[in-house]
Amino acid sequence: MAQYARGAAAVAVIRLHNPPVNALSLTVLQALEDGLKRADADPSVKAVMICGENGKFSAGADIRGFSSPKRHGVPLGPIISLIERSEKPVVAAIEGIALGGGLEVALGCHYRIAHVKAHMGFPEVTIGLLPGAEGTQRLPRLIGVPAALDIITTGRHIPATEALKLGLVDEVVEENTVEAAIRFANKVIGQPLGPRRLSLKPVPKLPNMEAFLSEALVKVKKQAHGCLAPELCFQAVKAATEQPFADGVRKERELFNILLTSGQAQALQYAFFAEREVQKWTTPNGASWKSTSPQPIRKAAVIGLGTMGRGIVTSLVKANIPVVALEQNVEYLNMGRKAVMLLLEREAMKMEQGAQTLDFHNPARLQFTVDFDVLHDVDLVIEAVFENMALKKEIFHKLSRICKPGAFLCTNTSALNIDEIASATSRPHQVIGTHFFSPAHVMRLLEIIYGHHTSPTAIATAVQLAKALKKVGVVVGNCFGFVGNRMMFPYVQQAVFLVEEGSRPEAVDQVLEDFGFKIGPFRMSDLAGLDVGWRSRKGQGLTGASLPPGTPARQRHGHRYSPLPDLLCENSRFGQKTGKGWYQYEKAGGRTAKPDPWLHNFLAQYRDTHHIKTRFIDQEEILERCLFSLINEGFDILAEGIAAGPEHLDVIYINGYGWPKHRGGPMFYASTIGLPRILAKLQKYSEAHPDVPGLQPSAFLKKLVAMGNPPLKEWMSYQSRQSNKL
Ligand SMILES: CC(C)(COP(=O)(O)OP(=O)(O)OC[C@H]1O[C@@H](n2cnc3c(N)ncnc32)[C@H](O)[C@@H]1OP(=O)(O)O)[C@@H](O)C(=O)NCCC(=O)NCCSC(=O)C[C@@H](O)CCCCCCCCCCCCC(=O)O
Repeated sequence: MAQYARGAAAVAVIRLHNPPVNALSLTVLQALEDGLKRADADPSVKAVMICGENGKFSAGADIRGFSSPKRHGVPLGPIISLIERSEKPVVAAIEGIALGGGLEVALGCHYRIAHVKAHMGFPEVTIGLLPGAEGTQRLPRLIGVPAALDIITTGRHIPATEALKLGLVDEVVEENTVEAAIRFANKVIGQPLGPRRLSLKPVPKLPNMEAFLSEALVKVKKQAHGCLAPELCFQAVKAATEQPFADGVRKERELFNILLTSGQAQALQYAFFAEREVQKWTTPNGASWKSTSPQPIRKAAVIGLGTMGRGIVTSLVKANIPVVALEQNVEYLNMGRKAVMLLLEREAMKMEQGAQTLDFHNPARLQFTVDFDVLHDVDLVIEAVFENMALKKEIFHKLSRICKPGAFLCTNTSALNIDEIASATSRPHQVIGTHFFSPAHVMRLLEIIYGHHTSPTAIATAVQLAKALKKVGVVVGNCFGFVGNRMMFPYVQQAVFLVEEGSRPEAVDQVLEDFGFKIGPFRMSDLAGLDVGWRSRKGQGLTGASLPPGTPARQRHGHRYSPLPDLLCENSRFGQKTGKGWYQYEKAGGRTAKPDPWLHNFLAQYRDTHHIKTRFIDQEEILERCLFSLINEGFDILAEGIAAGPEHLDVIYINGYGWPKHRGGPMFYASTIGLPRILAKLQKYSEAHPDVPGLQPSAFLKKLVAMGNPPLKEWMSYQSRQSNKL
């Protein structure tokens, strides 16, 4: 709702009220309209002030309403016109946030006063929409086309200070914004309102508007990666430059409806809520966010200053958590220190542009050491050394002796068994996996892995840490590869098998990049380094010296195996770092992947040696074998209770593995394709490749199909508790 009251003197106050973020539901909109009409009809009211309850203006339209059948004909645009047409000055008092429809309401007002800590923006593009209540037509009239295009096509939130510079708000205050806005409203009573009505203003001209717009379109398309909304946002703003306000509004509505009914908007809105849903973690034994409080982290330590450790230290410093960074010897420590300082300097520069500072030269905030004893008073340690079980166990044994009793011990591992690491300590309940993604100061995902003995408090603390680091923490159970990498194995395996059978790395990558992945599996392997997987396979006895003599080249444990990645490593082709991998690069460390005739020749010889008849593989087969095997593994993970729901898998894939967000994550994608179709295709491919377990349909997938292909929200109600291994 919206509460109507009388402020000081002649000002009517309309307060938007819909906790927690004052989303504009139908009820709120109706109350807003009623408040405006009441103020208009009352001759003693000379001005109106609109604000939001609880220090927040509004987060915009109620996103849940977009999937409601009542969504059409919701009169937000007309209500904003009503505000603008008012003969009494209307002032917006912006505290906290004014986003989407919330900002559109503020743009309908004649004046905008913002608190210095407020943020504004049009995030509609991030949920597959565009500002659909005349925002694409008013904003360029107020702040010009370049700034409006930037804000509308990126969805970025801008701070009040930037909004003031752009002319988006009239005043920024540090005091009580509502009181300031009422004082302001009293001052402007009687002043002409014509120049304050944005719909009447012309869009500021640019000397080279046409050239500017065509360049902007190229940029927008490049950054969209197949997502529709940015380009349609662009089209709506372009309409403002070409047509009168009313026609521009009509165009905006037409484009809004295209987006609203596109599957992409549904996928992106699903992703928005999925990200919030996973914060409400639960475990199969009944522990949950509701009943568990996190412990405060006043000081942390990071062990190992390789690529991951450096990023983790940077993240902690940025989150204002004092850190001790530890290396095994002075030489490695100095190398690590130099690299961390470089990262922090770059981050400080970026933050300065947003008028923020980063304090990292103070030893109380960041200390480097080779002495484990320095860790005696930290609240949490993140070990980020090499993926080697013996080494990790040795470190955890040491930490268990040195760290204070309440300290949490986290391991940054992408696959290793948390329980085995915990067994090296006297406090397994305080041991937890924190799988960061590289670069750790940039990537949003943190996979949080609880072991058999991990306490709910340790989980809650790790989730809280993720939040402090501005990451999305997803709580999952302990199994080889956890969720993300476990689903990745069959995907990458299929990619390699397809190349064995006749495809090429560049063909496979192209299909997956066209689907929307930022980077295909072969480019990704080259970037990560082929030696990483090689070392892991050697450790598992799949290749190298520990492989029993007489093992068939293309078979392991009775299943199909491709030695191709091992052979590339034996030829010193480790990917970008050596200038050669699945592609060739301009030099060692180069980044431009080019198809490599050497590799094509090598593949032809390999197929000859192993009597593989090269066949043409079409795009459909490439896409389906890679994606459906990944999704299939996802169903096994759900059946085993390793993740609490499909949303968890989707959030992991969107934030850690470059899955295109506008397709909603792999499990959401599966629900849009239809489970019967996925099952049928997996059956077809597994018949053709009976020695590939990843293609054999998951029992849980089969069960869901047998239950009539229920909607994703209901899947977990069909998971039988017996299959839960935790
Ligand atoms: C606002 C945030 C920055 C806050 O972040 P924070 O980290 O503090 O908190 P959370 O993200 O955890 O959010 C808390 C809580 O609030 C829920 N929530 C947040 N925003 C919305 C929202 N806009 N609608 C519904 N619910 C919202 C969130 O889910 C959390 O709850 P939960 O239970 O899940 O824990 C951050 O939340 C954020 O960025 N929000 C999204 C902001 C956004 O994208 N805004 C744009 C919305 S689209 C829009 O405004 C379109 C307009 O251009 C106009 C379109 C014209 C058509 C008008 C149609 C009106 C439709 C009304 C239909 C109503 C039907 C009915 O009433 O029956």
